Amino acid sequence: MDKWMKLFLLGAGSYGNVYYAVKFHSSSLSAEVAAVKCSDYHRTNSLELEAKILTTLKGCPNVIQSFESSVSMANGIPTYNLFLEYACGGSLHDLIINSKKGMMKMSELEVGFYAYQLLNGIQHVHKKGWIHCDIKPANILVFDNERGGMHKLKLADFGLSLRVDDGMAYMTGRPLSNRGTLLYAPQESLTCGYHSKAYDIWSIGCTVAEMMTGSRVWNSRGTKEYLEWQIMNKYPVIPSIVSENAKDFLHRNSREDSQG
Ligand SMILES: Nc1ncnc2c1ncn2[C@@H]1O[C@H](COP(=O)(O)OP(=O)(O)OP(=O)(O)O)[C@@H](O)[C@H]1O
Repeated sequence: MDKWMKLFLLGAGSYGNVYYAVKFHSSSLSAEVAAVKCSDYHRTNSLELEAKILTTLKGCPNVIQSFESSVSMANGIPTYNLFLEYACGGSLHDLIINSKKGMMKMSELEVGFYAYQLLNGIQHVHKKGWIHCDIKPANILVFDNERGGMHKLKLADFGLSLRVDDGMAYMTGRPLSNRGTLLYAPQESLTCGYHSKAYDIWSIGCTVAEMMTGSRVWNSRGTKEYLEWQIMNKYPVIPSIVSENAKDFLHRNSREDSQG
């Protein structure tokens, strides 16, 4: 019986699907749960890279942990499986939407606790020589209530991450060649394809502002070209409703020399 069983679909990514899985232990009558990222064998590149990166990131409480990978057969097609700890609270994107629905904006205390966890996670990632390149609420997973109704957050989805040595950056030299999601990408990644640790700090700033206000920092209702123009030519508006400390945090995150 000690075998993983995929029970239901949690979602889909560009590489394949994510399932909720359980493994029953016949000897102890206990069960383990996991989220399994699966991909057809001919599309495994990004998942195998993610597995490799997660192996180097073990041990940080604010980075998703992987515990094994395997190849199984599904309808005669080999499938690559990456087993991750299961986030029972969904993503930070869900948490922001639910706070908005309940008309209960997150308190600054709560946002501060989450911001601390994101910075702790990214500091670990940067120390290990990686830039995440796609931090956004949908790529931050939510775990059980920690204290006072607040959650534990973990950085996830390292499929676009880049390896960079200390003080170095990855540069395409081409405009509009940023790696991650446009809404969370800094100006320099659009103007000349420059990706450094500051990329992730900017994305965390956008994420923290979104937690505070319930809205994204950019107006995303126009065309993609309009969004690109905004990012390259404007600074996000720092919300006036937040405390001076919070404003200071957001200003520091948007400085071009900010590092993890
Ligand atoms: N460890 C996990 N625990 C619970 N749910 C997860 C876990 N990992 C991913 N999911 C959920 O599975 C879905 C797909 O996640 P994933 O991050 O792989 O893809 P994506 O970010 O939507 O796409 P892409 O990776 O192509 O950008 C999302 O809804 C995500 O919240």
